[in-house]
Parts: sequence; structure tokens; C-alpha cells
Amino acid sequence: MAANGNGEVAVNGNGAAAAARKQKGTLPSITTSDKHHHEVCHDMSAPTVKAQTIDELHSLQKKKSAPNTPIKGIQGTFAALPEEERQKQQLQSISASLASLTRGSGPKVVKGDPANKNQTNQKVHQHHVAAPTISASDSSLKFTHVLYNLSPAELYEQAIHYEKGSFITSTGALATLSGAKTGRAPRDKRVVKDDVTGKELWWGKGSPNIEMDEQTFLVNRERAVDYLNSLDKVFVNDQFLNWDPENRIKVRIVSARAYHSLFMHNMCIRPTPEELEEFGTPDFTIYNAGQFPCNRYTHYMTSSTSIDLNLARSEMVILGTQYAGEMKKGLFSVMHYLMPKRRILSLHSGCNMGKDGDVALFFGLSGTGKTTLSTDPNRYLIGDDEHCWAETGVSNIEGGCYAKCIDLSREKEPDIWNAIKFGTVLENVVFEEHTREVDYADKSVTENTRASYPIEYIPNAKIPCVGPHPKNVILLACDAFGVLPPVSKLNLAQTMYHFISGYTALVAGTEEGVKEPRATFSACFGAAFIMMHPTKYAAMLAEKMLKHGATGWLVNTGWSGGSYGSGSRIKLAYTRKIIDAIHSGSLLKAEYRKTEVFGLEIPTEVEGVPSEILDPVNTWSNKLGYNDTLMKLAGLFKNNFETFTDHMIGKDNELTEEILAAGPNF
Ligand SMILES: Nc1ncnc2c1ncn2[C@@H]1O[C@H](COP(=O)(O)OP(=O)(O)OP(=O)(O)O)[C@@H](O)[C@H]1O
Ligand SMILES: O=C([O-])CC(=O)C(=O)O
Ligand SMILES: [Ca+2]
Ligand SMILES: [Mn+2]
Repeated sequence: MAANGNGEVAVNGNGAAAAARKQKGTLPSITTSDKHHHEVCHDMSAPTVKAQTIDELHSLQKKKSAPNTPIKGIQGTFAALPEEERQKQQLQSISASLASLTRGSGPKVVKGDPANKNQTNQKVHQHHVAAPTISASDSSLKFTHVLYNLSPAELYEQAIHYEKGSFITSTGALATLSGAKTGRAPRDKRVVKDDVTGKELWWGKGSPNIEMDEQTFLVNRERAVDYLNSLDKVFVNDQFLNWDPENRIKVRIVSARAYHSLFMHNMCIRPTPEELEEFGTPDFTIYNAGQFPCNRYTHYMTSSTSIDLNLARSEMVILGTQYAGEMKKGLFSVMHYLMPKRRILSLHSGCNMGKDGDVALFFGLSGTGKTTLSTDPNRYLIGDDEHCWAETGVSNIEGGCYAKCIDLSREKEPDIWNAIKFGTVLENVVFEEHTREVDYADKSVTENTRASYPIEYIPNAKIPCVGPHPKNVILLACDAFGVLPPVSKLNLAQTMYHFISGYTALVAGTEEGVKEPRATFSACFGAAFIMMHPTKYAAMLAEKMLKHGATGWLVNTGWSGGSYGSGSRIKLAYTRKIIDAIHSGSLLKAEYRKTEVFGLEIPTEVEGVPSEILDPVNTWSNKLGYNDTLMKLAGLFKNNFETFTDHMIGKDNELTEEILAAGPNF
């Protein structure tokens, strides 16, 4: 062990000490000669390393795996190139992405961390933190260091070294802070309106698309690119969206934070080394300069935050918010444009599959249970939030999950609990300073604490994340008014009515004095992300459900026994039993009766659920209060639906009429 090939013995520590002295030029170095060798009694029990210096020792620690992996299958033109040429093209592509449009050419880019460069080239050994040199106006003279598709371990080191608020938790997750913004900012989203998008997209009342012009987009793009180029280093992720190989989209994310890079590493589909070699030019690029604000004097800007989408350029710019969910949901908006053009329906839904291949979709607004209920130890997880429904079946858009963590418990959500380990990004949680144990009940930073992890962290994830056509379409509503039944079976018209309505009523958070639930209607259970008129998506859903014989369900994951304040949230265990009965098909065979006002079919019995809670009226002690609340909610539904009454859903006027009649009747 200790002896090298020449029969010499490296004396641990001496080499390094000698080298250090030599460098100082004071004492002559001590050499251990061979003849003393046999006379000196060495302690051979501890093996010694084959290194003469600490540097050498450090270099032993790391090995570089072969830069190019053998390409299997079809050899693309890109793959046929020698490694050096491929690297050059890749850097050119990144430089082109970062090019200022006014100056034309892109920055000089080089791969790797500038801090490491100092270490190897200049032999600087102290534990220094390289002070970032901001030299915005000289950016054409300097190199932009690109940290390209780093691994989670490398990103951890970057985050912990350079980003305040980054810590390793007791289970190995990376705790991070998203800054001033802890949720999305839909009012700061802008979409470029041009001749094409002006006609194709949904604009005006109720639409999430707030217009901006091309020129203003370019102003913000330049602002973001200049900011990114002024930095010592940027992170670049080249990844995929959509597990359907025929409809896969290549995305590039340029960002300034390791947190953002690790988040997208988890959320998008991770390319294999082979796929990365053939990546080429991305289909869509995000410039995340979230640390830098937009300029409020810029036309269309109403705050210092702006999330700008330009479909013609296939680009998105983020300024003034570091909340990582903007990237995830920004790309989801893009998919809501690209996929329907290919006659593929994009869905804000979770999705899982039973052992027999029965697929269920879980629609619902934020916090209604998509992630919680699609993550089911008895079923295969296809995805928790974003899917496509194509002619061939369903596919997940993403490569990871984004779970709410407020009040997370090991008992109620074991799979999510166990997924919070090394590689997982934990946003805005509070942890014990010393043990780094996370207190999931603590809302000090925000109520919207989140965990982002690769989908394979869920033990029964279905990889690749695709499945056959859905059998059940479950619409989740967290009804804090407490008047919607825990479960109802819907006919197709009702499914469409509730899909277009997109109702939920969460409680307005932790603010003092807020006791009233507030109803939210968000078309297609994701109005913030759709790009075209909701009826376009609804028509596609109706057509697909009809064609594949899927059954619609409305599940209330909210209140029972009264509204928020007097009643309580339906036990997750009961909701799970209801979902089980839907999956198994037993609920389809149950006995039903119709409710008044909403005309919902409710079962008289569900295995494992107390029958008296199935009709909410039974759970209210104040019957008058129940009636008033029911009528109030029905009125809110009616009001909301008015915007859709003059829109035809699909080609068939008959269905439109049916849908209009499928709402509350009073
Ligand atoms: N009966 C219930 N059914 C479902 N979820 C419940 C229930 N009771 C409490 N919860 C809690 O509600 C939350 C549901 O959040 P979840 O992460 O599933 O939302 P989501 O629909 O995936 O939202 P988003 O789109 O924002 O990710 C979880 O914290 C879960 O523990
Ligand atoms: O996008 C986010 O920040 C979280 C999420 O899934 C949603 O709001 O639907
Ligand atoms: Ca979710
Ligand atoms: Mn979501």
C-alpha cells in the first residue's frame, strides 16, 4: 500500500512540508534515502497516500470520466463531430444565447467556475471567496464563465458558498430562500402581442395575458442579458420538457443562482450524456435575471417585477423576482401554446396509474391536492402538476415534483416526506439552527413553503412518465365554504362546466381578521397559465373524454361541517378513501342521488368514509346557514360563468347548451 512502484515509501506529510519549505526557499529539503529505509521502523499499520503534495493529494481525489460517451443508435451530424469541435459549438451556442441584440456578438464564454481557475492556474490555496467583479460596461473584454448542467453536488457547493440563506438540512436537502417574492406574480406577467399572437391568444377580461410590445420586450431582454453578462459566472441548464418523445421540447435556462439551476435540474427532464451531446440549439430560452429589477419607467411596467414571454422569439425574460416557480410555470404557459397547435391538450393536473394501467387525472388550483393525491403509494406516479393528453395517451411535461410543505407530516404524506433528501430544493422553510431539522409547521417566511425533487425520488414513479388514456378525470376543489359534497359523479356537460369554472375557495392565509373564505375561479383550473381562450381547451377535453370514455368527478378537499371558522377540513384519510373508490371502479357502481341547486350526483356510501358526511347538509348544525352559504356560492358560480355564455365550446352547439345548463339551477 505505502510503497509505490519504485519501492520508495512516501512518508505521509513530509513531502508536502518539504515542498512548502522549498517554496519559501529557507531550509533544504529532507530526503529519505533508501539505505535508511530498512533500519527505520515505520508504522505500517496506516496506509499512506501516493502523493507528494497536498495539491497532488487533492488531484487524486477527483477523476474525470470520459468526456464523450459512446453514442448508441442513430448518429446525428452533431454526434459525429470530434469532442473538441462539439465543445466549441456548444460554447458558441451559449454565447449566441447571451448575445446583446444591439451589440450583435455574444460574450466570450468559457466553461467552469472562475474560482477553480484561480486555484489551478495561479496556485492560490487559501480558502478565499472570490469577490464578484462587476464590470458591466467592460463585459465585452471579459470572459463569462458558464457553469453548464452542473450536478446537484456541484450546485450545492455553489449555493452554500455564494448564496446567503443556503443550508443543508438534517435530511440532506438544500434549504434556500427565494428572496422578497415567495410566490408567483401573475399581475407582472407580460406577453408580446404581435400580428400572430394578437389573433391566436386570449386577451382582455379574465385573460392572464397582459400585453406588451416587441420593442419593450427587447428592452427588458437587453436589461437581463447585460445583467447576466456583467456577472463572473452564469448557470446554464439544457434540458427537456415532455416525456412524449415525439413532442419533446428543448429548453435552455440561463440564470445567476445555483438555486435556480438546481430547481430546474429537478423540475425539467434531465438529458442523458448522449442526449446532451446532440442537444444543439434550444427550442426555447429563459433569461432569469431575477435579482435585477425591471425599470419602472419602461413602457407597460407597473412594478419592479416583470416576467415577459415572447412566443415569436421563443424567449422568456425574468426580472425582479427570484421565485423559481416563475420558470416552471412560465414554461408551462409556453406548452399551453405549443401543444394545442399540435392538437395535444396541455393540463394543469396531476396524474397516476393503477397496477392494471388505469390512469387518473387530478385537476385543481394551487393547494387543492394534485400533488398530495397523485402521490399514492398504491399507484404509479406519472406526474404531479403538468401533463399532455395526446392521441397516444398522457405524458408528463416535467421531470420533477413541486410539493407544498406547510404542515407536512411523515404519517400523512410518507412519500413526499422521504423525497426530501439530498438533491431536493427546500424553499423558504424554517429549520432548527443547530440540528437543521425542518419545522414544517413554521410559516415565518411564508405559508407557501415548497420542496422540489426529481420524480424518481418517489419510489413508485412511472418512468418514462407516460401512460394510456385516462379513465377518470378528478376535479379537485378546496371548498372553504363547506357546501360542496366530498365527492360527486359528473356527466360530461357538468365536467366541462366545472372545468371551465375552475373553482376553489382557499382561506386568505394567515392574516389576522380574515375569516371569510374567498372564492377563486380560474378557467381550466389554471387560468394563469393558459394562452388561448378556455373554451378551446375545454372542447379538446370534452372530445377526448368522450372518445376514451373517461368519467368526471368533483372532489371537495376543503371544508365539512361548516365554513372555514366553524367546520374543519375534510380528513385527508377520507379523501384518500374516496379517491381509492374512484380508482377501483367501485364508486361508479354506487347508488346515487341528486343534490338541489348544483344538481350533483352524490353516492350514499363510500367504503371507509362515514356516510353522514357525504351530503354536506348533514354535517352543518346550522341548517339555515348551510342554505344561505349554498345559495351564495351558487350565485358566485353563475356570475363567474357569464363571461363564457357567448362562447361556443367546440363545433357542436348542442354541447354548449348542455354545458350552460350544467351549472347551479335556482
Ligand atoms: N382532504 C385533503 N385532501 C387533499 N389535501 C389535503 C387535505 N387536507 C389537507 N390537505 C393538504 O392540502 C395541501 C394540498 O396541496 P398540494 O401540494 O397537493 O397542492 P397542489 O394541488 O399540488 O397545488 P400546486 O399546483 O400549487 O402545486 C397539502 O398540504 C395537503 O397536506
Ligand atoms: O407555480 C407555482 O408556484 C406552484 C404551483 O404549482 C401552482 O401555483 O400551481
Ligand atoms: Ca403541486
Ligand atoms: Mn401547480
